[in-house]
Amino acid sequence: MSGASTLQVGGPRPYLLHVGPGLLSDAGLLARCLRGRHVLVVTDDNVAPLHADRLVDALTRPGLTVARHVLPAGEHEKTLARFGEVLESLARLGATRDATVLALGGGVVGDLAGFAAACWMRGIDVVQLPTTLLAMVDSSVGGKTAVDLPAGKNLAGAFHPPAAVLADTTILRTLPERELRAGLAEVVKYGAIFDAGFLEWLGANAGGLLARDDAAVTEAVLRSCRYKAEVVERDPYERGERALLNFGHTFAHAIEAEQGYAAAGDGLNHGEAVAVGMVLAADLSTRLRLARNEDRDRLRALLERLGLPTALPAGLKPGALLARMRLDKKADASGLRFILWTAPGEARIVTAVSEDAVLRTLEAGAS
Ligand SMILES: NC(=O)c1ccc[n+]([C@@H]2O[C@H](COP(=O)([O-])OP(=O)(O)OC[C@H]3O[C@@H](n4cnc5c(N)ncnc54)[C@H](O)[C@@H]3O)[C@@H](O)[C@H]2O)c1
Ligand SMILES: O=C(O)C(=O)C[C@@H](O)[C@H](O)[C@H](O)COP(=O)(O)O
Ligand SMILES: [Zn+2]
Repeated sequence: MSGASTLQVGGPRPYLLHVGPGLLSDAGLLARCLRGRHVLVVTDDNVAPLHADRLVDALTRPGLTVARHVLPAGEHEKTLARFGEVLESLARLGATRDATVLALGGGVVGDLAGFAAACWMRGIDVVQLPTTLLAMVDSSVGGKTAVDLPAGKNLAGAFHPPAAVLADTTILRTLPERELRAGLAEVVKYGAIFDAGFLEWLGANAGGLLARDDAAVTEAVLRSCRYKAEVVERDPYERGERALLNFGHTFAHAIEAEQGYAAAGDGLNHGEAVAVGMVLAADLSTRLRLARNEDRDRLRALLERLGLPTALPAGLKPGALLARMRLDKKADASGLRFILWTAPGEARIVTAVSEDAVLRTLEAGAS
């Protein structure tokens, strides 16, 4: 394999992240990621016709049975029902405990297939093969797996770290423009919470990233994976600092659920909701005198430069969004917990956040 970089995510069960061109055709690397005789490739109906044959060809060898499970694409399909269908496919395959699920897709496929792997026979290997920028920089790393419920995002899930992650950067060539931008929202998140210098780098390289310049995109993926790997290694089960990765997500998840997970085709996707959510979280931070207005405005300007939305979509009711937030996974007996912004590159977890301040932020957020 040429031109690939490898990072390790440490912890109780360390694994490697490989990032580089052509990895999905690397039969040797793929073979090293497998243990038993059964492989289930879980993918979606946009990715399958573009990339699944190449992967299955590279996997083919005597004694290995490879089956495919193709999900309908979209956040609104990240459901318990679709999760159950993946388990049925594992049963039809006769998957034993040493079987491997290969999650070939964006974060929806990765989260759902990872959750199925976590549950089949109480846990089999999943190898994450991310095909979106968002999945490469975020969802394929760290072991959070889940499905959405009508009541809220990712409410049923498990921590199930992958056995390996293979991010084949050439696969991003077929990614729609809107999805590329969505991935950049999570990239901006790392700069916002961990590294002011990375925010500057993103501003300087916005054009190259949007033009899919290989060097710029690969650097963004590697730097993002390093930030995530470091925090996940220290706090794999989100007992503490890992929650910083949720910057913008309390608002984002409420928006996504309230929009019915974009089932009608007109809602924000996850990355877009995170962009709006980060601006709202920064604004809430200024109202609570933690962050400066100029910094919030610069964050908003960077997101807009990357073609991301920064205002609440019309028609969403602040009271309904606030009610959604009470079921956020960070909330506890003291009330709402938010990741608030203190300065570029710095954030903190704040408990018992005033609902009144959140409501005022939401009311101002539509403009
Ligand atoms: N587990 C985690 O830590 C974590 C982190 C961030 C996000 N997430 C989850 O990830 C999900 C969002 O992931 P996403 O943004 O990748 O969305 P997605 O999986 O819905 O993919 C976006 C769209 O791009 C298509 N697509 C994917 N790869 C393609 C390719 N190479 N070429 C052409 N089309 C392609 C998909 O079919 C889909 O239509 C959300 O459910 C979010 O909650 C999880
Ligand atoms: O890995 C994490 O931890 C994150 O919070 C990453 C987020 O970008 C991601 O959207 C995650 O799925 C949110 O997790 P949740 O626990 O709030 O459902
Ligand atoms: Zn996210």
